Amino acid sequence: MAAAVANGVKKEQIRPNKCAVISVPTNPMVTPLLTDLYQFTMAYSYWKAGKHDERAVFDLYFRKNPFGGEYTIFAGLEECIKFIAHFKLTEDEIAFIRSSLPPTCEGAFYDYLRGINCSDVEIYSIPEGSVVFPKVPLMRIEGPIAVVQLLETAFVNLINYASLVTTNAARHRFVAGKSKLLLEFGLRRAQGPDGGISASKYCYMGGFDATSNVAAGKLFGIPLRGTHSHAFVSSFLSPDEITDKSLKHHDGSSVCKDFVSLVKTWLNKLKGSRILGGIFSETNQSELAAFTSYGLAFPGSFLALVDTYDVMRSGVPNFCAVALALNDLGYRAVGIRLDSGDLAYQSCEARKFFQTIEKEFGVSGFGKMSITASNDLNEETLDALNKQGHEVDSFGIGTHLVTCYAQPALGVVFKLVEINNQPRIKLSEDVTKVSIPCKKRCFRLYGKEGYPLVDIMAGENEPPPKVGERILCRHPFSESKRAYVVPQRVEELLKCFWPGSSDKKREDLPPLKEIRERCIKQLEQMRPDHMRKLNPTPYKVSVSAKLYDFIHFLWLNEAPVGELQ
Ligand SMILES: Nc1ncnc2c1ncn2[C@@H]1O[C@H](COP(=O)(O)OP(=O)(O)OP(=O)(O)O)[C@@H](O)[C@H]1O
Ligand SMILES: O=P(O)(O)OC[C@H]1O[C@H](OP(=O)(O)OP(=O)(O)O)[C@H](O)[C@@H]1O
Ligand SMILES: O=C(O)c1cccnc1
Ligand SMILES: [Mg+2]
Repeated sequence: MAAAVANGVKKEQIRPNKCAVISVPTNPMVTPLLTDLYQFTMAYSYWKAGKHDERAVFDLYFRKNPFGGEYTIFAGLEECIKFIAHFKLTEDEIAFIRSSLPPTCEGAFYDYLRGINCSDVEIYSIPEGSVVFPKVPLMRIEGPIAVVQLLETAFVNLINYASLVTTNAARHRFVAGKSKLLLEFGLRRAQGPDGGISASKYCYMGGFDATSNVAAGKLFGIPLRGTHSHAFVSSFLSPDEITDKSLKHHDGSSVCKDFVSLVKTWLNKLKGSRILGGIFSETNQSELAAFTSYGLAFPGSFLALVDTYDVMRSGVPNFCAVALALNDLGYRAVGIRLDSGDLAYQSCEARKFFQTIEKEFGVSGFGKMSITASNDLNEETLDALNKQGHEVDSFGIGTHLVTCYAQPALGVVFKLVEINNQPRIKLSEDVTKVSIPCKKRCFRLYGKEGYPLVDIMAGENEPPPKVGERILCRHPFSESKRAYVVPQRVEELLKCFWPGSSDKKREDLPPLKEIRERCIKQLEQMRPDHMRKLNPTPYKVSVSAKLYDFIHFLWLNEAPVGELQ
């Protein structure tokens, strides 16, 4: 490898330091081979043409916000940085590439592949967890064209689902409201193990509170939560099965020798109550046994799934009997989970039952018992529940959340915008697909009320927008759409996350919890009309006057003139 010198320091000396704090990608399948074949055929062709070291700038962006909304959350950056920090083809991988390309490809190309890494690549990116908009580069990747081209597919893959599912989570949080506990239950329904692990990470980033996914809890430190299943309930036949019936008082002062009888006593008291006795008579004994067992196993965090047989005639009274018995021993039960039927109605009925117990038996706080709902929930059902009125405190959401059922992909792209300092453009019949040329800087301009007003892209050598100074913001493609803005605050969006051989300081990769906080804060800062579900107002994305003129000059220059006959 050439001992290139940057600012008097050998690159080989810089790289290990930079890498030292950056761990390997979460998924070991993220290797230089996680790409499309054409990246290697192009790399060969660049190399053969002697072009491979030409300095290229690519923008990674998306064209349209997902889920019919007007915002997206950017996620996946950390995994991209981990990928490039360790980007190095192994001998085994090189041998496989050799066997996959035609035998006419020259052997020296494989020596070239052996030498490449990302020490000469520069990455500027919007911080992970930011609210972002179409057309604005999320990442700007600069480096030798052959190397950057080899990064394309993995980068797009790492950003696409991450940003999509983070946005999906944020949208679910928006409908559910700040005060609700949101649990991600998607692992079993996710698209494979990587889908499941990624979903847990990014749903947490997007504002969920916890996951049921144990591996994700370990990998990322996400809080773990869970209840139990119908199988657990129906696996019991009767309370006679329970052999160890003893339970120590919470303060350790005494032992209740027969917790099963204590539960039965409470169930009879409930049956005897004037109001509650009218709601149920005989409850299911298999369910009672299951709840009693679970209470014995987890007296300090008892939560029961109450819809296996009949919510109000069996599940809720059985739960309450166990919860009240636990209460006698100084424990506070957590609550119930509903997993079928009309979740709004049942949650209200259960709440009334809890409140009646609080009043009739003087058990303070019993009315506030937590109610979790699950079963095919999505933005629409959450919205319907809100409209009807419900008493749910916590939602467990799986399938619709993690599979991004409402929209399966974000459509992230990776486009060349400059080579050897020459701006490049990609034309299309569809104007939304025309790329915005040039190595650019991007800014978010904030207005008087503290809301972001517009994002503006400008050429890298243009003077940046200044607070208090009027600037013309132009729609990149529509001549008549333009606005003057006097920003009260200017935020530069693209920050250096991988300086390559430049002497720029590398931004730290923050812990997941901090990214989540950034995401929540950014969403709170948005003007509410951009966020609403029905007909949200599009956020303005613009270019400077100079960049506008240049785009259209280049467009005319590159587009062939037709001949009419
Ligand atoms: N009050 C409500 N308003 C609107 N949608 C609701 C309400 N309560 C539940 N839902 C939704 O209605 C659907 C009910 O689905 P489905 O008919 O498959 O469930 P179920 O028959 O109640 O339960 P399961 O088949 O799982 O035992 C779910 O998507 C659920 O989230
Ligand atoms: O509905 P989701 O949003 O995907 O949430 C996860 C679901 O997974 C569990 O049961 P599972 O669906 O495996 O069985 P069930 O439908 O028969 O309860 C749980 O009870 C939820 O219903
Ligand atoms: O803990 C739960 O209740 C749970 C976990 C995964 C899927 N459904 C439910
Ligand atoms: Mg289900």
